[in-house]
Amino acid sequence: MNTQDPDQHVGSAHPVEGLDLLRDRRLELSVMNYIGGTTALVVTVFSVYRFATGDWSGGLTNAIIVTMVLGTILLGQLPRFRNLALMLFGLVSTVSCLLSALLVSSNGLLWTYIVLWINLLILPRRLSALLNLTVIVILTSQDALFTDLLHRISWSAVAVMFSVFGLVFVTQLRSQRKMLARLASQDPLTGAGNRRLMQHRLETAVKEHSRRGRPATLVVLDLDLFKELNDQHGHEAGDLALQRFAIDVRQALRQEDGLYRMGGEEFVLLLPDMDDETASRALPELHRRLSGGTSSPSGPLRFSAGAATIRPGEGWSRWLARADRALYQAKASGRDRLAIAD
Ligand SMILES: Nc1nc2c(ncn2[C@@H]2O[C@H](COP(=O)(O)OP(=O)(O)OP(=O)(O)O)[C@@H](O)[C@H]2O)c(=O)[nH]1
Repeated sequence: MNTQDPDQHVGSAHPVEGLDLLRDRRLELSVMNYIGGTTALVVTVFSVYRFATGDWSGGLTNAIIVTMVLGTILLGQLPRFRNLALMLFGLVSTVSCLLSALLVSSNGLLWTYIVLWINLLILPRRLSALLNLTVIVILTSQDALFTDLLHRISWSAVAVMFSVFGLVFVTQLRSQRKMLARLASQDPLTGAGNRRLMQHRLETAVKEHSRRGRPATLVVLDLDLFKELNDQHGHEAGDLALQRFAIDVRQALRQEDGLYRMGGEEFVLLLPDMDDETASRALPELHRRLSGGTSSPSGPLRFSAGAATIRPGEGWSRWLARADRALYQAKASGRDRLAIAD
């Protein structure tokens, strides 16, 4: 059992960064912002030059491209529209590249490499492959863009190779990012979320409660007399019991519930949408079902638990400290029981 003062959690709220690195599309957005911003700047210079030299259609095409690129970058700054903005940015870049190669100058072919790369980095793989193939097919079929057959063949071969290598690179990059996100948020022994992820989810639950009044309950679970299991049957048997316990608890939870390992033989459940009334009805039943439900060499694993439903104005650390104090009561009053904080 955790013998530290439960109030130690208070004030230790360091914001957790980087856990949603896949969902918040940070990499894709920075590609859009930096490449899009630079492109808008460069194309603006071309546009001004073309207007100044009397090339009205070229200048206008460039101005339209700049407007579309800046529009999608601005849209991407609104969290709700991030995915839409990324899709639009891929389409805008593709259409702009085609417009510039077909209407403005054959030098537009040079932009293709940037656009093929943008598509691979910011769009879903299949869509980016499809768009890139479309660009390559359309441009390869344009006689005006190439000096001779060899030029045409070598340009399209390089563009295809560029797309294929890019696709391989992006696939590797995405799988490594996924692995990194998992390593940063998962307890390696039990597969439960780690303490860092727990803090992140508790902070989110607190925000949801203060913005929308959405209730949530957290439960701190601590296995009883776990030391005896380790001492009598060894650390490996203890590890196996922890793994089995985590599997059994996860199976009893809803999809939206969270299971985190605080450390040692202590776990936290985060149960969204559970208010006081539901907690006092459902949690004793959950405790009855789970405590003693996992077998181990020293008999069924039993646990004590402390629960607390979030209160208005409460931060995550105070909320957790209340549940931890309830756990102390449960331990102090004989173990294998649940206490719910007021
Ligand atoms: N096998 C294994 N044991 C662990 C792990 N982490 C912590 N422990 C053990 O868990 C035990 C916790 O012991 P205590 O804090 O005394 O708690 P307890 O024996 O469960 O007693 P109460 O909590 O008072 O019921 C210690 O023996 C730790 O070594 C782990 O990852 N694997």
